[in-house]
Amino acid sequence: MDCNGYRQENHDQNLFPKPKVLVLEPPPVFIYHEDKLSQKFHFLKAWDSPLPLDQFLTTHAHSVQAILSHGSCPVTTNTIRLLPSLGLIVTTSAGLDQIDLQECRRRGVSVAYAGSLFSADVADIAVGLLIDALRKISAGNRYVTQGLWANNGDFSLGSKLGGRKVGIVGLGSIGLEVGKRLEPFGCNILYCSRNKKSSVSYPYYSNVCELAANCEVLIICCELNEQTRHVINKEVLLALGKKGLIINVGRGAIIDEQEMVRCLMQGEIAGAGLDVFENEPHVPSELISLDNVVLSPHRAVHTEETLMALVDLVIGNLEAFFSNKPLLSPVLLDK
Ligand SMILES: O=CC(=O)O
Repeated sequence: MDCNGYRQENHDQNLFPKPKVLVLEPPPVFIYHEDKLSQKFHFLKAWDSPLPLDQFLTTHAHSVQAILSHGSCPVTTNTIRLLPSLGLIVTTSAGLDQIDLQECRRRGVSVAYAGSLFSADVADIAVGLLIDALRKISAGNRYVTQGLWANNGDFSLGSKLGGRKVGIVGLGSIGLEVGKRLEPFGCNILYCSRNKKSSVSYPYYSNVCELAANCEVLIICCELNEQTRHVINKEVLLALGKKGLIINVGRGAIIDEQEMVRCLMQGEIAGAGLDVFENEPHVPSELISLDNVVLSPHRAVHTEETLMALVDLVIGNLEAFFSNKPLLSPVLLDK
Protein backbone atom coordinates (compact mmCIF):
# COMPACT_ATOMS: atom_id res chain seq x y z
CA MET A 1 0.00 0.00 0.00
CA ASP A 2 1.42 3.44 -0.88
CA CYS A 3 1.00 6.49 1.30
CA ASN A 4 -2.26 7.27 -0.52
CA GLY A 5 -3.67 3.86 0.32
CA TYR A 6 -3.92 3.17 -3.42
CA ARG A 7 -3.26 -0.57 -3.45
CA GLN A 8 -5.53 -1.15 -0.50
CA GLU A 9 -8.39 0.63 -2.27
CA ASN A 10 -7.71 -1.32 -5.45
CA HIS A 11 -7.63 -4.55 -3.48
CA ASP A 12 -10.98 -3.72 -1.82
CA GLN A 13 -12.47 -2.93 -5.20
CA ASN A 14 -11.39 -6.30 -6.51
CA LEU A 15 -13.05 -8.00 -3.56
CA PHE A 16 -16.16 -5.84 -3.69
CA PRO A 17 -16.39 -4.40 -7.20
CA LYS A 18 -18.86 -1.56 -7.56
CA PRO A 19 -22.06 -2.61 -9.33
CA LYS A 20 -22.05 -1.66 -13.00
CA VAL A 21 -24.70 0.73 -14.27
CA LEU A 22 -25.15 1.58 -17.94
CA VAL A 23 -25.71 5.20 -18.96
CA LEU A 24 -26.81 5.68 -22.57
CA GLU A 25 -26.74 9.50 -22.45
CA PRO A 26 -25.87 11.45 -19.30
CA PRO A 27 -28.84 12.98 -17.47
CA PRO A 28 -28.29 16.38 -15.78
CA VAL A 29 -28.08 14.63 -12.39
CA PHE A 30 -25.11 12.67 -13.75
CA ILE A 31 -23.47 15.75 -15.27
CA TYR A 32 -23.76 17.71 -11.99
CA HIS A 33 -23.21 14.87 -9.50
CA GLU A 34 -21.04 12.30 -11.27
CA ASP A 35 -18.51 12.26 -8.41
CA LYS A 36 -21.12 11.37 -5.80
CA LEU A 37 -22.73 8.72 -8.01
CA SER A 38 -19.37 7.22 -8.96
CA GLN A 39 -18.46 6.63 -5.32
CA LYS A 40 -21.07 3.87 -5.29
CA PHE A 41 -21.35 2.59 -8.84
CA HIS A 42 -19.21 1.93 -11.87
CA PHE A 43 -20.84 3.68 -14.80
CA LEU A 44 -20.52 2.30 -18.30
CA LYS A 45 -20.73 5.39 -20.51
CA ALA A 46 -22.22 4.40 -23.84
CA TRP A 47 -22.15 7.97 -25.19
CA ASP A 48 -18.44 8.24 -24.49
CA SER A 49 -17.46 5.07 -26.33
CA PRO A 50 -16.13 4.98 -29.90
CA LEU A 51 -18.19 1.80 -30.43
CA PRO A 52 -21.59 1.99 -32.12
CA LEU A 53 -24.33 1.60 -29.50
CA ASP A 54 -25.34 -1.98 -30.39
CA GLN A 55 -21.71 -3.12 -30.27
CA PHE A 56 -21.19 -1.36 -26.94
CA LEU A 57 -24.29 -3.06 -25.54
CA THR A 58 -23.24 -6.46 -26.87
CA THR A 59 -19.78 -6.03 -25.32
CA HIS A 60 -21.30 -5.37 -21.89
CA ALA A 61 -24.41 -7.51 -22.37
CA HIS A 62 -23.87 -9.85 -19.44
CA SER A 63 -22.56 -7.35 -16.90
CA VAL A 64 -25.34 -4.76 -17.18
CA GLN A 65 -28.05 -5.27 -14.59
CA ALA A 66 -29.15 -1.65 -14.36
CA ILE A 67 -29.56 1.39 -16.61
CA LEU A 68 -29.59 5.02 -15.52
CA SER A 69 -31.72 6.94 -17.98
CA HIS A 70 -33.60 10.24 -18.38
CA GLY A 71 -36.57 11.87 -20.06
CA SER A 72 -34.91 12.64 -23.39
CA CYS A 73 -33.16 9.31 -23.79
CA PRO A 74 -35.11 6.44 -25.34
CA VAL A 75 -34.74 3.00 -23.79
CA THR A 76 -35.98 0.93 -26.68
CA THR A 77 -37.03 -2.69 -27.15
CA ASN A 78 -33.74 -3.26 -28.96
CA THR A 79 -31.67 -1.95 -26.03
CA ILE A 80 -33.58 -4.06 -23.53
CA ARG A 81 -33.29 -7.16 -25.71
CA LEU A 82 -29.52 -6.76 -26.06
CA LEU A 83 -29.14 -6.85 -22.25
CA PRO A 84 -30.16 -10.28 -20.96
CA SER A 85 -29.10 -9.53 -17.35
CA LEU A 86 -31.00 -6.25 -17.15
CA GLY A 87 -33.23 -6.04 -14.06
CA LEU A 88 -33.74 -2.32 -13.47
CA ILE A 89 -34.12 0.95 -15.34
CA VAL A 90 -33.85 4.05 -13.15
CA THR A 91 -35.04 7.12 -14.98
CA THR A 92 -34.39 10.55 -13.55
CA SER A 93 -37.58 11.75 -15.16
CA ALA A 94 -41.20 11.87 -14.03
CA GLY A 95 -42.41 11.10 -17.57
CA LEU A 96 -42.07 7.52 -18.80
CA ASP A 97 -42.80 8.00 -22.49
CA GLN A 98 -39.19 7.25 -23.54
CA ILE A 99 -39.11 3.79 -22.00
CA ASP A 100 -40.61 0.72 -23.64
CA LEU A 101 -42.69 -0.23 -20.61
CA GLN A 102 -44.37 -3.07 -22.44
CA GLU A 103 -41.02 -4.76 -23.04
CA CYS A 104 -40.04 -4.11 -19.39
CA ARG A 105 -43.26 -5.78 -18.28
CA ARG A 106 -42.68 -8.73 -20.62
CA ARG A 107 -39.08 -9.19 -19.49
CA GLY A 108 -39.75 -8.52 -15.79
CA VAL A 109 -37.46 -5.46 -15.76
CA SER A 110 -38.33 -3.09 -12.89
CA VAL A 111 -38.53 0.65 -13.44
CA ALA A 112 -37.93 3.43 -10.90
CA TYR A 113 -38.63 7.10 -11.65
CA ALA A 114 -38.66 10.58 -10.15
CA GLY A 115 -42.31 10.37 -9.08
CA SER A 116 -43.57 13.72 -7.82
CA LEU A 117 -40.13 15.04 -6.87
CA PHE A 118 -40.28 17.83 -9.47
CA SER A 119 -43.98 18.67 -9.32
CA ALA A 120 -43.59 21.91 -7.36
CA ASP A 121 -40.75 23.14 -9.59
CA VAL A 122 -42.69 22.33 -12.76
CA ALA A 123 -45.79 24.09 -11.40
CA ASP A 124 -43.66 27.17 -10.62
CA ILE A 125 -42.50 27.32 -14.24
CA ALA A 126 -46.06 26.81 -15.55
CA VAL A 127 -47.21 29.81 -13.51
CA GLY A 128 -44.09 31.76 -14.53
CA LEU A 129 -44.74 31.12 -18.21
CA LEU A 130 -48.38 32.12 -17.78
CA ILE A 131 -47.57 35.40 -16.04
CA ASP A 132 -44.86 36.11 -18.60
CA ALA A 133 -47.18 35.44 -21.53
CA LEU A 134 -50.01 37.53 -20.02
CA ARG A 135 -47.93 40.44 -18.72
CA LYS A 136 -45.32 40.29 -21.53
CA ILE A 137 -42.27 40.13 -19.26
CA SER A 138 -39.92 38.61 -21.86
CA ALA A 139 -41.33 40.82 -24.61
CA GLY A 140 -40.83 43.83 -22.30
CA ASN A 141 -37.26 42.74 -21.66
CA ARG A 142 -36.60 42.65 -25.41
CA TYR A 143 -38.28 46.05 -25.82
CA VAL A 144 -35.96 47.59 -23.22
CA THR A 145 -32.73 45.81 -24.20
CA GLN A 146 -33.26 46.51 -27.90
CA GLY A 147 -33.43 50.24 -27.12
CA LEU A 148 -37.05 50.61 -28.28
CA TRP A 149 -38.21 52.22 -25.02
CA ALA A 150 -35.52 54.88 -25.21
CA ASN A 151 -36.59 55.54 -28.81
CA ASN A 152 -40.17 56.31 -27.74
CA GLY A 153 -41.50 53.11 -29.20
CA ASP A 154 -44.90 51.75 -28.24
CA PHE A 155 -45.27 48.72 -25.97
CA SER A 156 -48.64 47.00 -26.02
CA LEU A 157 -50.68 46.34 -22.90
CA GLY A 158 -50.63 42.98 -21.16
CA SER A 159 -53.65 41.22 -19.64
CA LYS A 160 -54.64 40.59 -16.05
CA LEU A 161 -54.08 37.23 -14.35
CA GLY A 162 -56.69 37.60 -11.59
CA GLY A 163 -60.15 36.43 -12.57
CA ARG A 164 -58.86 34.39 -15.50
CA LYS A 165 -60.45 31.01 -16.25
CA VAL A 166 -57.63 28.49 -16.35
CA GLY A 167 -58.17 24.95 -17.63
CA ILE A 168 -55.66 22.40 -16.36
CA VAL A 169 -55.21 19.36 -18.59
CA GLY A 170 -54.16 16.50 -16.31
CA LEU A 171 -54.80 16.97 -12.60
CA GLY A 172 -52.00 14.75 -11.31
CA SER A 173 -49.39 16.00 -8.86
CA ILE A 174 -48.16 18.78 -11.21
CA GLY A 175 -51.68 19.90 -12.15
CA LEU A 176 -52.71 20.05 -8.50
CA GLU A 177 -49.67 22.17 -7.65
CA VAL A 178 -50.54 24.54 -10.51
CA GLY A 179 -54.09 24.88 -9.20
CA LYS A 180 -52.81 25.51 -5.68
CA ARG A 181 -50.60 28.34 -6.95
CA LEU A 182 -53.18 30.00 -9.20
CA GLU A 183 -56.11 30.04 -6.76
CA PRO A 184 -54.56 32.78 -4.56
CA PHE A 185 -54.06 34.90 -7.70
CA GLY A 186 -57.85 34.85 -8.07
CA CYS A 187 -57.95 32.50 -11.07
CA ASN A 188 -60.94 30.23 -11.63
CA ILE A 189 -59.64 26.70 -12.10
CA LEU A 190 -61.33 24.10 -14.31
CA TYR A 191 -59.81 20.79 -15.29
CA CYS A 192 -59.88 17.77 -17.49
CA SER A 193 -58.46 14.46 -16.31
CA ARG A 194 -58.97 10.74 -16.86
CA ASN A 195 -61.20 10.73 -13.76
CA LYS A 196 -63.03 13.29 -11.68
CA LYS A 197 -61.09 14.01 -8.47
CA SER A 198 -62.95 13.98 -5.19
CA SER A 199 -60.18 16.01 -3.52
CA VAL A 200 -60.99 19.25 -5.43
CA SER A 201 -64.14 21.23 -6.15
CA TYR A 202 -62.93 22.63 -9.50
CA PRO A 203 -65.43 22.09 -12.36
CA TYR A 204 -64.55 18.86 -14.19
CA TYR A 205 -64.67 18.22 -17.94
CA SER A 206 -64.19 14.77 -19.37
CA ASN A 207 -63.62 16.28 -22.81
CA VAL A 208 -60.63 18.53 -23.46
CA CYS A 209 -62.39 20.40 -26.27
CA GLU A 210 -65.23 21.36 -23.95
CA LEU A 211 -62.69 22.45 -21.35
CA ALA A 212 -60.96 24.63 -23.97
CA ALA A 213 -64.28 26.20 -24.99
CA ASN A 214 -64.95 27.17 -21.36
CA CYS A 215 -61.59 28.68 -20.39
CA GLU A 216 -59.12 31.35 -21.44
CA VAL A 217 -55.90 29.52 -20.67
CA LEU A 218 -55.02 25.85 -21.10
CA ILE A 219 -52.13 24.51 -19.02
CA ILE A 220 -50.91 21.12 -20.18
CA CYS A 221 -49.73 19.03 -17.23
CA CYS A 222 -50.62 15.49 -18.30
CA GLU A 223 -48.29 12.67 -19.31
CA LEU A 224 -47.62 11.71 -22.92
CA ASN A 225 -49.07 8.36 -23.91
CA GLU A 226 -51.06 6.89 -26.78
CA GLN A 227 -54.25 8.61 -25.56
CA THR A 228 -52.70 12.06 -25.10
CA ARG A 229 -50.48 12.30 -28.20
CA HIS A 230 -51.76 15.33 -30.19
CA VAL A 231 -54.81 15.54 -27.93
CA ILE A 232 -54.44 19.32 -28.26
CA ASN A 233 -55.34 19.49 -31.92
CA LYS A 234 -56.83 22.06 -34.28
CA GLU A 235 -60.33 21.60 -32.88
CA VAL A 236 -59.16 22.20 -29.29
CA LEU A 237 -57.06 25.22 -30.27
CA LEU A 238 -59.95 26.79 -32.17
CA ALA A 239 -62.24 26.10 -29.19
CA LEU A 240 -59.73 27.92 -26.94
CA GLY A 241 -60.13 30.87 -29.26
CA LYS A 242 -58.46 34.09 -30.31
CA LYS A 243 -57.94 35.36 -26.75
CA GLY A 244 -56.73 31.97 -25.49
CA LEU A 245 -53.27 31.14 -24.21
CA ILE A 246 -51.65 27.73 -24.12
CA ILE A 247 -48.97 26.75 -21.59
CA ASN A 248 -47.17 23.42 -21.95
CA VAL A 249 -45.05 21.84 -19.21
CA GLY A 250 -46.06 18.24 -20.10
CA ARG A 251 -44.51 16.92 -23.30
CA GLY A 252 -44.24 18.59 -26.70
CA ALA A 253 -46.14 15.88 -28.56
CA ILE A 254 -49.29 16.35 -26.46
CA ILE A 255 -49.92 19.36 -28.72
CA ASP A 256 -50.04 19.11 -32.51
CA GLU A 257 -47.14 21.56 -32.76
CA GLN A 258 -47.56 22.37 -36.45
CA GLU A 259 -51.20 23.25 -35.87
CA MET A 260 -50.31 25.35 -32.81
CA VAL A 261 -47.69 27.28 -34.83
CA ARG A 262 -50.29 27.92 -37.54
CA CYS A 263 -52.87 29.09 -34.97
CA LEU A 264 -50.33 31.42 -33.34
CA MET A 265 -49.24 32.90 -36.66
CA GLN A 266 -52.79 33.42 -37.87
CA GLY A 267 -54.04 34.85 -34.56
CA GLU A 268 -56.37 31.90 -33.93
CA ILE A 269 -54.95 31.83 -30.37
CA ALA A 270 -53.37 34.74 -28.51
CA GLY A 271 -50.09 33.30 -27.27
CA ALA A 272 -48.15 30.47 -25.70
CA GLY A 273 -45.64 29.65 -22.97
CA LEU A 274 -43.73 26.48 -23.81
CA ASP A 275 -41.16 24.46 -21.89
CA VAL A 276 -41.44 21.37 -24.10
CA PHE A 277 -41.42 20.72 -27.85
CA GLU A 278 -42.11 17.86 -30.22
CA ASN A 279 -38.56 17.51 -31.52
CA GLU A 280 -36.27 18.77 -28.76
CA PRO A 281 -33.90 20.52 -28.77
CA HIS A 282 -35.24 21.81 -32.09
CA VAL A 283 -37.85 24.54 -31.80
CA PRO A 284 -39.85 25.58 -34.89
CA SER A 285 -38.23 28.76 -36.25
CA GLU A 286 -41.66 30.45 -36.50
CA LEU A 287 -41.98 30.26 -32.70
CA ILE A 288 -38.66 32.00 -32.22
CA SER A 289 -39.76 35.01 -34.21
CA LEU A 290 -43.13 35.45 -32.47
CA ASP A 291 -43.36 38.09 -29.73
CA ASN A 292 -46.43 36.47 -28.12
CA VAL A 293 -44.61 33.22 -27.35
CA VAL A 294 -42.37 32.56 -24.33
CA LEU A 295 -39.87 29.72 -24.75
CA SER A 296 -37.97 27.69 -22.16
CA PRO A 297 -35.51 24.82 -22.84
CA HIS A 298 -37.30 21.92 -21.07
CA ARG A 299 -35.89 23.00 -17.74
CA ALA A 300 -39.09 23.14 -15.68
CA VAL A 301 -37.98 20.09 -13.72
CA HIS A 302 -34.50 21.21 -12.82
CA THR A 303 -33.43 23.32 -9.88
CA GLU A 304 -30.23 22.88 -7.89
CA GLU A 305 -32.27 21.73 -4.92
CA THR A 306 -34.26 19.05 -6.72
CA LEU A 307 -31.13 17.74 -8.44
CA MET A 308 -29.63 17.25 -4.96
CA ALA A 309 -32.71 15.32 -3.87
CA LEU A 310 -32.72 13.41 -7.15
CA VAL A 311 -29.15 12.16 -6.76
CA ASP A 312 -30.11 10.62 -3.40
CA LEU A 313 -33.21 9.06 -4.92
CA VAL A 314 -31.19 7.56 -7.79
CA ILE A 315 -28.58 6.16 -5.38
CA GLY A 316 -31.32 4.85 -3.08
CA ASN A 317 -33.09 3.05 -5.92
CA LEU A 318 -29.88 1.51 -7.27
CA GLU A 319 -28.73 0.42 -3.82
CA ALA A 320 -32.14 -1.10 -3.10
CA PHE A 321 -32.02 -3.04 -6.35
CA PHE A 322 -28.47 -4.33 -5.87
CA SER A 323 -29.30 -5.46 -2.34
CA ASN A 324 -32.66 -7.01 -3.24
CA LYS A 325 -34.69 -4.49 -1.28
CA PRO A 326 -37.88 -2.70 -2.39
CA LEU A 327 -37.28 0.24 -4.73
CA LEU A 328 -37.85 3.73 -3.29
CA SER A 329 -39.92 5.05 -6.21
CA PRO A 330 -41.07 2.13 -8.34
CA VAL A 331 -43.27 2.47 -11.40
CA LEU A 332 -46.14 0.07 -10.98
CA LEU A 333 -46.22 -1.91 -14.20
CA ASP A 334 -49.56 -3.64 -14.87
CA LYS A 335 -49.30 -7.39 -15.11
O1 LIG B 1 -39.55 16.33 -18.28
C1 LIG B 1 -39.04 15.79 -17.37
C2 LIG B 1 -39.62 14.72 -16.60
O2 LIG B 1 -40.52 14.02 -17.09
O3 LIG B 1 -39.19 14.53 -15.46
